[in-house]
Amino acid sequence: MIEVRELTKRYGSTLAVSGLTFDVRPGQVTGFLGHNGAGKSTTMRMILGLHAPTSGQALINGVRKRDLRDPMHEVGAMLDAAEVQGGRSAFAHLQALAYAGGIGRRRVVQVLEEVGLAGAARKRIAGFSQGMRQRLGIAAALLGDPGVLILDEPANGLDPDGIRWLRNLLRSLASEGRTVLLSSHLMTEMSLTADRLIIIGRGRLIEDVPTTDLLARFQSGVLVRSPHTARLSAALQLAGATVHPIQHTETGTEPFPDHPANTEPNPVSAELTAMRGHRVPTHPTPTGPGTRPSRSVSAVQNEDTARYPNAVQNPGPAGNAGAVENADPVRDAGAVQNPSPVRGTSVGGELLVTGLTAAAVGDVALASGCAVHELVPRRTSLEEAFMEITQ
Ligand SMILES: Nc1ncnc2c1ncn2[C@@H]1O[C@H](COP(=O)(O)OP(=O)(O)OP(=O)(O)O)[C@@H](O)[C@H]1O
Repeated sequence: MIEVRELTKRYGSTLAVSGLTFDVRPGQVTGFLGHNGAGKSTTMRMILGLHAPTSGQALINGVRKRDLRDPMHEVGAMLDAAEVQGGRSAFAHLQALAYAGGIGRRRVVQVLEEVGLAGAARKRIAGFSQGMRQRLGIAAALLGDPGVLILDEPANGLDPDGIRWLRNLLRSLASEGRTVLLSSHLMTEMSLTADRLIIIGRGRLIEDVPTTDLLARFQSGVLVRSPHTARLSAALQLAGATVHPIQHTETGTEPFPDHPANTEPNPVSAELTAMRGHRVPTHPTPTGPGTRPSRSVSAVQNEDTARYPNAVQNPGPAGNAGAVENADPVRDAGAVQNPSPVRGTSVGGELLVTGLTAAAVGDVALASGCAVHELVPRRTSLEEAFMEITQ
């Protein structure tokens, strides 16, 4: 267990850490996130007794690091994997650390195997890749079989296999009841590895939250691909959703709010006008800072009236509510009215829909007779959530 209480560190005029309070609990992997210079390393150094706090305190298992009775068995750390003597072999390096901590040679062999360096044990560290140095740093942290692990950017320089290995190692160490604190800039990896996140900005605590809760808070809607985006977009808005057509860019996809599908009069507006009397079952998604609130159907109706004045003033046969209530959505489907130019080929566009669940989007598509080629709940990445929180 790590307890950080009102921890503050000043370097001259720089306030690196300011009144930071959080716990790092056993049995979990806790991710420590923050932009460059946010104060993560300074905090870790203070927890490890390497830098003295200006005020406040950091405790490991209830005491300051320097007061631990058997520090190597209680806490293991890796702060900078480059801080090793290149002239030594991996084995000699770990052996020297083990000797200082009263740890036997057998454990050195064990940790070398655990981190995948057994084959390179006798090689000089100077010839190690960055990934191998990281593994060596992790081996050193594990040497005393400690109950608390503190790792600063342990995934740096690891290849994808190495990153997966590290994730499994950290998760298994936590499942044994150990306390694991790690910092990383690899957000996807952090979201897969960490049970809990502590996010800081300019030395202050921004979030201390379970990873799943944070991601759920920023859940960002449903991606739907359809050959009838204009009609589907309007139907979804009538059902209370907020809809952004997606444009594909060289770097990926992004919402494109000014796309004509959202601004041009809809050719099937009369049909949509009629749908106002045809309630579509909806399952609103939870709202939060990462989601737009659902608009009420009546609000959308008013907006739609403004957007499609002709449809309201001169309703066609389909504009009669009774006619639509009796309408067969499949018979009247746009797929039939506007068949795709190539059968079996996916045409049309994509919409990012917020304010409705994927099930509700599917129901709306069915009721409005719009074919759907793909329907995917879109989860906000940790990176997106992090950027929004720390802006
Ligand atoms: N020894 C030091 N002397 C003076 N200023 C320092 C010292 N160590 C850190 N700082 C400053 O304290 C602030 C926090 O730095 P720190 O290294 O803790 O951030 P970080 O979150 O670990 O950043 P990064 O992700 O880049 O490693 C920065 O403004 C940094 O320049």
